[in-house]
Amino acid sequence: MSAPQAPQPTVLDGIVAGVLEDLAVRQATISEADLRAALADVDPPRDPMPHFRGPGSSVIAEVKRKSPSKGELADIPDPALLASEYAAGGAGAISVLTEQRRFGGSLDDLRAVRAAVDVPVLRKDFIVTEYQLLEARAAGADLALLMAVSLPGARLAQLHDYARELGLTVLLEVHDEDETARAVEVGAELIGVNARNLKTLEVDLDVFGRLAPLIPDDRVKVAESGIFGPQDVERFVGEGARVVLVGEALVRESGSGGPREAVRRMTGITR
Ligand SMILES: O=P(O)(O)OC[C@@H](O)[C@@H](O)c1c[nH]c2ccccc12
Repeated sequence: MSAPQAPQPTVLDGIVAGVLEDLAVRQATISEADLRAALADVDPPRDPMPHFRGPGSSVIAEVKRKSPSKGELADIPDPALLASEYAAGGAGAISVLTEQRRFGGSLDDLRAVRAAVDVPVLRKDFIVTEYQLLEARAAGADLALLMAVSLPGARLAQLHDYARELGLTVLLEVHDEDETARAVEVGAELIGVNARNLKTLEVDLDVFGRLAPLIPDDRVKVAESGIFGPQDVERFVGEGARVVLVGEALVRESGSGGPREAVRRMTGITR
């Protein structure tokens, strides 16, 4: 008889393992008390919800250099400049990937972007500890991503509540029915459905339409990943999205008008 097989580690497991190693290094250098002290000097959080609840669709435009699924996407020597173009195009918020190993980002990118724009800024990372939320706010983040898949049981509510105490708006990301129910249950105001399965990296644009009806209409529904043009935005808005989160299509944009016009084309679409 063969022994039961241990489950294969997923792509996500690999990413989180690297994130935890890097986190341990930072924690050995900067104490939680230091971060708490830094909160006193940081700009107060900006609230993205009025814009997201306003008329027409909003875009969260992402600063993303590379990804495990696509490899190198764009150089982005000046993230603040790119974010300024996004904001000028009408982005409701800017997402900054701060994960270093697989996405090529950093908290320095986030600080630079936050100083350059007037719109709220999201820390997009693999957040599994309170320390990372403190770090996010101390660096100026207004929103933080939490992923239901990475936060089993009571951890989801614990981190969600802690983020709110810090004044952060949580973008709570889900990928299936069970995660959606958990997100609704913890009271998340902003729920993102990721079309990309982070365990396999496969994109399925039908996931939003399947999960959106399970999210009450008093929450703001966000469609994430695999959005390349206004026709994709139209589709998701038709299925109940108020906000779309776009990375690759915008960082690759080099046509006339660049990222600014690309954001503009995707903004304000109504049902
Ligand atoms: O580049 P895209 O396909 O437009 O996707 C953006 C965003 O949805 C994606 O970067 C993302 C969504 N959830 C995440 C969680 C971790 C890292 C990255 C992500």
